[in-house]
Amino acid sequence: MPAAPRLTEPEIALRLTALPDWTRDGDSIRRTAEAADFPAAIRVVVAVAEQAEAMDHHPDIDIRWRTLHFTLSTHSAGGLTALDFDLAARIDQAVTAHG
Ligand SMILES: C[C@H](O)[C@H](O)[C@H]1CNC2=NC(N)=NC(=O)C2=N1
Repeated sequence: MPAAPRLTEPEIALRLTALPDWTRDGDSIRRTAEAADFPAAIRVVVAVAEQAEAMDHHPDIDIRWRTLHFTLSTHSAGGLTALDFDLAARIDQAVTAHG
């Protein structure tokens, strides 16, 4: 699969407006999600893992009891690509469905 191109600053700003739970952090975007309890947090992580494998695009995930921190960046591109925003939307869906 060819590498996804890095997005321009206007493209990043536009895509962020559609993802209100996500914030820019340099070459990455991140969000925090609080699940109902620890098992629910793990269910979110499992759902995200399935999506990430299907996309062959993987988040950094920090698990603290029922609080999850997701950080997305396209390492091969050295910055943000459409893949990060597509995965962010899928993470939002997983949080809504399982959190
Ligand atoms: C070979 C495989 O496609 C690459 O290693 C993929 C896997 N998952 C990835 N995930 C992320 N976030 N960035 C990458 O550059 C990346 N590369």
